[in-house]
Amino acid sequence: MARAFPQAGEEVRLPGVRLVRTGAGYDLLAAGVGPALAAASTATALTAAALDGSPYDVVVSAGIGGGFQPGAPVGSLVVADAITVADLGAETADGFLPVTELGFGTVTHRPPISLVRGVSEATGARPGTVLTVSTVTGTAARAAELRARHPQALAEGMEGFGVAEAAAAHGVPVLEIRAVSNPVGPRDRAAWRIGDALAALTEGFGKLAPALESWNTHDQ
Ligand SMILES: O=C(O)c1cccc(C(=O)CC[C@H]2O[C@@H](n3cnc4c(=O)[nH]cnc43)[C@H](O)[C@@H]2O)c1
Repeated sequence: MARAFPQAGEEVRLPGVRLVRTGAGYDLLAAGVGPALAAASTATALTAAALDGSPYDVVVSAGIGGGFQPGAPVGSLVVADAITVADLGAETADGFLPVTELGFGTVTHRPPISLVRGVSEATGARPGTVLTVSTVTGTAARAAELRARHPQALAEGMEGFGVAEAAAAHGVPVLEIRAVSNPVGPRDRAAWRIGDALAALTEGFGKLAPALESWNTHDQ
């Protein structure tokens, strides 16, 4: 992704976070793996910017992910119209209950739909729900369970909901983009195509800036 910003970047030192300020007006943050670290890293960057008097306009969570087949083939891009945490809740004898059905919390954040549409048109990313999981799906049974609970799901990753929670706490719009590196289903490391997915993500990022900038100017 950083390859999509060829201008030299300046490192900004923040506690526990590696942030690079590109010459193009975007900050790049390696947010770490999993929703908790991604939330903590994002919140650190958002808080530092707010205290500095220069809050962010938008947060983009990007990475590789699993794709639900046939909607999101390996190598394709997905942009989230819903960022949903799939495993935050309680297991019961009658099945999984999300925290919202227990009476508290949040399970979904919705990026601005005009931004999702603009990014989809600019990059070719397919719009759909992106699930956040703490455990990578590794069986057909779990994939089927997730699909039954989230029929609109196109992809799963491990960070989007954490990033979205931090962005929501700061009142900043959020976007999630996943490049599909593997199908969601039975674990098969030989089928992972991480290089292809990263290449697709870099190409998508090259087309993202104009979409973000035109949305900022016209659609907010
Ligand atoms: O070897 C495994 O089975 C395995 C277990 C846990 C994590 C991994 C990763 O390499 C994923 C880490 C990273 O990539 C994203 N990602 C990629 N594909 C998926 C997926 O099918 N489900 C969830 N996350 C995925 C994730 O966002 C992490 O950042 C491998």
